[in-house]
Amino acid sequence: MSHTQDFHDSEFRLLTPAEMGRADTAAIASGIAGTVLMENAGAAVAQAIMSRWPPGRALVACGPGNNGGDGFVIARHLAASGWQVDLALAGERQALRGDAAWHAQQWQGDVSPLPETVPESVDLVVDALFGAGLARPLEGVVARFVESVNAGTAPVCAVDMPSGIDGATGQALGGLAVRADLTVTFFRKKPGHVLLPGRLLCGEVAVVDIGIPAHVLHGLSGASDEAGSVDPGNLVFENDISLWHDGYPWPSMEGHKYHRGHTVVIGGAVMAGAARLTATAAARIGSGLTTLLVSQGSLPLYASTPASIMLQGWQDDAGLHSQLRDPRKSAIAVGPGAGVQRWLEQLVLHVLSLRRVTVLDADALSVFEKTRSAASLSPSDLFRAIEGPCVLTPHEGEFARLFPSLAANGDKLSKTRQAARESGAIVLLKGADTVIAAPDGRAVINTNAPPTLATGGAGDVLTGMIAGLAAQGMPVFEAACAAAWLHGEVARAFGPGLIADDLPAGLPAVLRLIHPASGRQGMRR
Ligand SMILES: NC(=O)C1=CN([C@@H]2O[C@H](COP(=O)(O)OP(=O)(O)OC[C@H]3O[C@@H](n4cnc5c(N)ncnc54)[C@H](OP(=O)(O)O)[C@@H]3O)[C@@H](O)[C@H]2O)[C@H](O)CC1
Ligand SMILES: [K+]
Repeated sequence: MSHTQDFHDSEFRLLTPAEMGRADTAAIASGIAGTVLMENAGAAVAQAIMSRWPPGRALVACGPGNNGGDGFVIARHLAASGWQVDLALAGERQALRGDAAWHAQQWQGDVSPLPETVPESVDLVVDALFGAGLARPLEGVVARFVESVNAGTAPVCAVDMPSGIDGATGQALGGLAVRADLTVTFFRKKPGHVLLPGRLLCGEVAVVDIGIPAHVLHGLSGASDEAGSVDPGNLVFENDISLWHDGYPWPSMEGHKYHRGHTVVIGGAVMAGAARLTATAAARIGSGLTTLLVSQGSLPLYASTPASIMLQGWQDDAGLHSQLRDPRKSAIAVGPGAGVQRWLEQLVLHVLSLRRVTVLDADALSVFEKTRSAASLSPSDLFRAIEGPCVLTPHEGEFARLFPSLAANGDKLSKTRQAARESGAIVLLKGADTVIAAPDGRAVINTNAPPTLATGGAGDVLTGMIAGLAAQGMPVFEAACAAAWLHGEVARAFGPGLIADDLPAGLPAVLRLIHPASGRQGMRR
């Protein structure tokens, strides 16, 4: 994504509710009336409903704003197609404003007050209570209605966003939000559709075109300088092959193993399996050479390292430093299985001083925890040493140790972006909704990770995949995005029973599917 200009109108770009509002306004300024946008939105939701459920009795719950306005349009289209429609309004009809008021006038049916419980006979609930304008936790009758919806058996279609979910963060304000089977949103997904718990509460997400022209995206965020190149800041994407496919380091006929980089994985004297997984993953993803560097005394622990991986021991720091000095060793991964001890702090600072691609994971992160013994270094010592291409791959616990002030508050997207700005590194905060953020503000949210990835060693493999790609010259942000996506895709392809050792072995099959020779534009979901 080095040319974010090309990605401004990517279909995988995510818009915050505020940016969506600006897109709305820009569309209206370009001559599309707001009432037409609302008509298009409601008609598209009704269409999505009718393609999934047979006509029956629908309860359309409308809120006091434009989300509710969409509900009036949906009710009219469903009624016109033979559905029995009850429309319930949270608020007063005469309090409706603008486009919502206009579309409420087109509705010929009754308008009832929002009930506290969903009647038994309802076949489908349409949640048009709140969308982009949610400003606080659900309360009162609305809260009780939503609890009844969630406790009921009727399927639910949410309009734009399940009510209660903050579109910018995916958080359920006050812990209560609609659990939908289908969410139909407009123009582009929002972070709330891909971050947890929002993604889980959306059910299936359908993105529909309501007539907003793609060119409005160029004015939405990320200031453009006079040259027209776009500031990459604030651009957020759902991870997809299209974001990094062009720069993927496929082997070329004229290349040889040195062209394909050299990944060094520094192993510890404790859990040899972790570093072995990291090294195997780096080799599998295409690093031309992979070296596993361990202390002389712990060599026997690594006896079962695959033959294609060079295993080397070091006697002392001087020996280790001289092993690292060769500039052809293009990427260095430290942390998996290293053990949280003083030598690791100094080793990490030395590796960073080489300004090679550096991936720091696990113990290489925890060793800088502020609250460790007084003699230990602090996160700011680590961040000061980050001057070259560096990726930090914490899970939530390691993140909290490195960024204690950020971990406590803020949503996953904001805190990961802030951590990238503070550390100067690419930060990949792991989870079912892994967020990858760059210091310049770009961010990607990965959504293909299955729950089977919650298994020991999966993180070690991801570290090796990032280092292995970056060793081949892929820019570290794109390498982290590609590795996160491939990591999830391999796990999805493998299915239940996955252990970390299956991940490197599963890479070839997935790489075959996305290889340019496969003639496919990647694996469209
Ligand atoms: N291009 C598009 O995206 C289109 C979007 N449309 C739809 O418009 C909504 C956004 O509409 P908006 O009116 O801005 O906001 P909502 O309808 O989500 O909320 C309405 C008001 O409700 C109040 N509010 C917020 N939170 C709560 C709460 N927890 N309890 C009670 N009331 C709440 C708030 O007003 P206040 O003054 O009370 O704060 C909101 O303003 C978007 O989601 C789409 O569905 C267009 O219709 C089509 C194009
Ligand atoms: K809604």
